[in-house]
Amino acid sequence: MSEPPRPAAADRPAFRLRSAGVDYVTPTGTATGIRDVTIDIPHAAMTVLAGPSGSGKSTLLRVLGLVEPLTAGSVEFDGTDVDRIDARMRRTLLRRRLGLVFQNPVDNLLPALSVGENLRAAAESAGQDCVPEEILAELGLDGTTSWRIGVLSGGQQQRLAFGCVLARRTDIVLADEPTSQLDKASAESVIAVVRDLERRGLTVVVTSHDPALIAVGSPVVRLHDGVVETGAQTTVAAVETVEEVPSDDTR
Ligand SMILES: Nc1ncnc2c1ncn2[C@@H]1O[C@H](COP(=O)(O)OP(=O)(O)OP(=O)(O)O)[C@@H](O)[C@H]1O
Repeated sequence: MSEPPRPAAADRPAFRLRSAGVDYVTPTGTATGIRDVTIDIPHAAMTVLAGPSGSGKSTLLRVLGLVEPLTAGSVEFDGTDVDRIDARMRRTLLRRRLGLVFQNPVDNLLPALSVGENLRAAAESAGQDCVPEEILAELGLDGTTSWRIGVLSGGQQQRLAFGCVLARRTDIVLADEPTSQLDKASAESVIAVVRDLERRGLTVVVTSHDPALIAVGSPVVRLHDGVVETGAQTTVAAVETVEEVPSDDTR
């Protein structure tokens, strides 16, 4: 399988957030999603966004997925201020650069299609082609090409969801609590697949409160009440100073 596209400059972060905030307006007032988040998220690494329920992990992941606008601060994607990315470019980036994996395995797949057809459909959606058997072998799902989605276990479905990202050949993978619905053994098999994506040089960002997944993340960004905790966490990419960097075009 050929490698996914590489970012133009691996020496700059995939995402650069400065004093980033998201507030939600609710009938009972304003709720904070994230607040004053200043971090760099590196390319070719597995960043884990960790924290208790309601700490802002999913909000932050949606910001990185270009689907949640900031209400304060700024976010750059590959050196370009996301505010300057128009709707057309956003769609292109979502199709070609960003692969999303949701918490619930079935939300990631088309149940009416077979395993192989899911991979082909994913590839086509990004203008790619793929050999399903090659991807399935890499996922430990050999021999399942013609299987229906419903006969796969939750862990197999979630591995296939990451396989769809491989089929699309995006270079960035954003996954929201990918092991939270799985038993321990299935979660381990999914973690192995996620680590393999990182070894291939993909940029992986996952939210999780699964200690097994957090243990293999670097950096780990710990959130609490929407704020990045500084100090105790492993190799947190929180940044102390904000330097001005000229933006250029995102591919
Ligand atoms: N669409 C929304 N409207 C209003 N408030 C929201 C919305 N989405 C998130 N929030 C609030 O923002 C805060 C952060 O939520 P978020 O879902 O990002 O946290 P989380 O760490 O991902 O939680 P969980 O692990 O339970 O998914 C919470 O207080 C939540 O209630």
